[in-house]
Amino acid sequence: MNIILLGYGKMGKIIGEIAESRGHHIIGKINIENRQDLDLVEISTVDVAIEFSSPESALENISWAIERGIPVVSGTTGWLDKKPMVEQLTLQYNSAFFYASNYSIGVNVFFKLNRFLASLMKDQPEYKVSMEEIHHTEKKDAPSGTAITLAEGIIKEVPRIENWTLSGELNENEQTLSITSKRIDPAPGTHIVRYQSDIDDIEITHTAHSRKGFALGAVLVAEWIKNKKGVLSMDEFLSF
Ligand SMILES: NC(=O)C1=CN([C@@H]2O[C@H](COP(=O)(O)OP(=O)(O)OC[C@H]3O[C@@H](n4cnc5c(N)ncnc54)[C@H](OP(=O)(O)O)[C@@H]3O)[C@@H](O)[C@H]2O)C=CC1
Ligand SMILES: O=C(O)C1=N[C@H](C(=O)O)C[C@H](O)C1
Repeated sequence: MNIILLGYGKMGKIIGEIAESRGHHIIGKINIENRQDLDLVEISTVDVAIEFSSPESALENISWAIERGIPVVSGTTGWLDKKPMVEQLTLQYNSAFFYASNYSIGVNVFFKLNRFLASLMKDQPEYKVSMEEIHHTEKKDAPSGTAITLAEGIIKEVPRIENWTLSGELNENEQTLSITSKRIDPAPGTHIVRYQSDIDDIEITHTAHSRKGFALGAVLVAEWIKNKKGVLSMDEFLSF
């Protein structure tokens, strides 16, 4: 399979290595300084674009691929207010777009565990719910996309929690789940969900030991999406 990498930073490099080790060809490694190379790409030779760039450039990169009918696997976080535009574009161009805030299989198990725990805690109002995420200091967005997905899962299950906020912001109250973001090198990504009461605490934690799990997940999705159309997610990809 021929893959173009839109964003060739920490994630793009590991994705490229894993893709090549699985027999794929990387036909483009696009960063800010060589973005003009996109004009030279022979579109018909590209099977999939994998996009891990920046919150500011995600929309432009993803749109470039979708408008050319190239299926896109996107992992960039911090731009999701614009995702409805991309979904509309995908349908308009009869293309394929896959988004996940986290491609690690372990985190996707953790997402399910989080929903299940939240469903058990929905009638236990004595527990205050909060979250902590820890990432490396180069991370541009806070809270992490993964933390937002976890928070959305809790909000769906627990009626007394109506929204989330970054710790320290003004609107903290009983209905608000507070997320603390810490930036400590070299943390690839740790997420802790806490339920705390006067009597006891319950915590679940996912700790990534490296970026390998995120990258492998993105390559597996790229292999899966090759001949698909539409707006797709982990719900369609995973069998659990
Ligand atoms: N969903 C998931 O599983 C995961 C998501 N992520 C997310 O992926 C994104 C990238 O992470 P990471 O690789 O660590 O970040 P890096 O900063 O290491 O890499 C980002 C790369 O994108 C490039 N870039 C920036 N703007 C453009 C542009 N306009 N066109 C093309 N390339 C551009 C940068 O280029 P240059 O070097 O020239 O500045 C840089 O090489 C982040 O949003 C992060 O949160 C990360 C891990 C897992
Ligand atoms: O920027 C990162 O590094 C990561 N970003 C994603 C996020 O925001 O959740 C996924 C992972 O936690 C690493």
